[in-house]
Amino acid sequence: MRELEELRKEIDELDKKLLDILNRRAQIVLQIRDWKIKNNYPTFDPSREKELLDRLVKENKGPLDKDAVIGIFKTIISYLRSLEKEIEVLYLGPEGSFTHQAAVKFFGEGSKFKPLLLVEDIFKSLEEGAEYAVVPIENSLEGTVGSTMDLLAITTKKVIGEVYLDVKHSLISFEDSIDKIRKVYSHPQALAQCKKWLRQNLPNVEEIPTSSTSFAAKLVKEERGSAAIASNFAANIFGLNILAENIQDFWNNKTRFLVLGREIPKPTGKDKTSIIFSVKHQAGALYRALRPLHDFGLNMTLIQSRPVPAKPFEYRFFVDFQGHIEDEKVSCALEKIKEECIDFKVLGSYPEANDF
Ligand SMILES: O=C(O)C(=O)C[C@]1(C(=O)O)C=C[C@@H](O)C=C1
Repeated sequence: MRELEELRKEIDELDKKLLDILNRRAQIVLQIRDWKIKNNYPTFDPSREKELLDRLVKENKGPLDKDAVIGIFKTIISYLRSLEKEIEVLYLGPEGSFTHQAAVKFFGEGSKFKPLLLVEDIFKSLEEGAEYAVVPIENSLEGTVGSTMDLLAITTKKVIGEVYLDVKHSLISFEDSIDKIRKVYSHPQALAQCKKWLRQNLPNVEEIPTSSTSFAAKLVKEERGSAAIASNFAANIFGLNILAENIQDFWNNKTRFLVLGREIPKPTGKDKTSIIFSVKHQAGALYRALRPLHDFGLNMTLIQSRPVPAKPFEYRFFVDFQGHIEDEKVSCALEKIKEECIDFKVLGSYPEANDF
């Protein structure tokens, strides 16, 4: 076996080469910046980033795994992207929330993030000029997020991406041992999702509901003898200890988030399209509106009705399906769908996330 000193020397040499390569990559990114300014092209190109990451995952020979390759390159791309222009991403806060985690997963650590406490405020800021935002849209246990859908119906911005996140809960605290915990703070949904674990491991603690899991994390930083149910991501942000991991009763708990921006990304060959429409109150109207998806062989991944405000018991429909508006099959299907609708809007076409 080789000695530590010798191995570290080799790492030092490789790091030097890596740094040199990264700076060469940065030089090219700066040239791309100049090209983009001249050609009025957006800095952030989610289709290109997806294509690049997918290719690297395919070419990877290990021992790094897929998540490591994606994580490392997302971070590199996001820091270099900020040399072109620093983009600001709004997310549903507070800091340390699952939406914050989803935003970092999509844009990479080198981006700038800003929390807002209401989905309404996020959409308002987008209309006032903010460029990007991440909002929750559906959870595998709780269903769709109505407030997000209602605001999507009226926004002028586009859906440019999607992110899936495993909702994994941890018990996190300033304390270093579970024996010292007398109070547990968290969002009522998280407390409910960890009921079995709490009953078995902390049967006599007081459970205190909070407005979010990340707010709970913030609170327990200041209070001895307390813990929060929140993510490891929140524990990192607030510098707390992780006393127990994966304490949720259900394993398959995932949340899907949408990324909003100004321009619909180019097709990647594996995309999704989101539309919203309403139909006449007539027998078969919804069937006729959806039939073109079947006729053109397009796979629907979500359908959800939402009440139309000010029109009691009238509904509009949110539909996601696989394909991009620039695909011929999709544009033909959309023309047919439109013919059957009172209102119709394309919310966006975007690279499909392939990690859920
Ligand atoms: O190819 C581009 O358009 C770039 O700006 C470069 C780059 C990258 O670092 O690879 C950075 C930002 C874009 O979102 C996509 C890719």
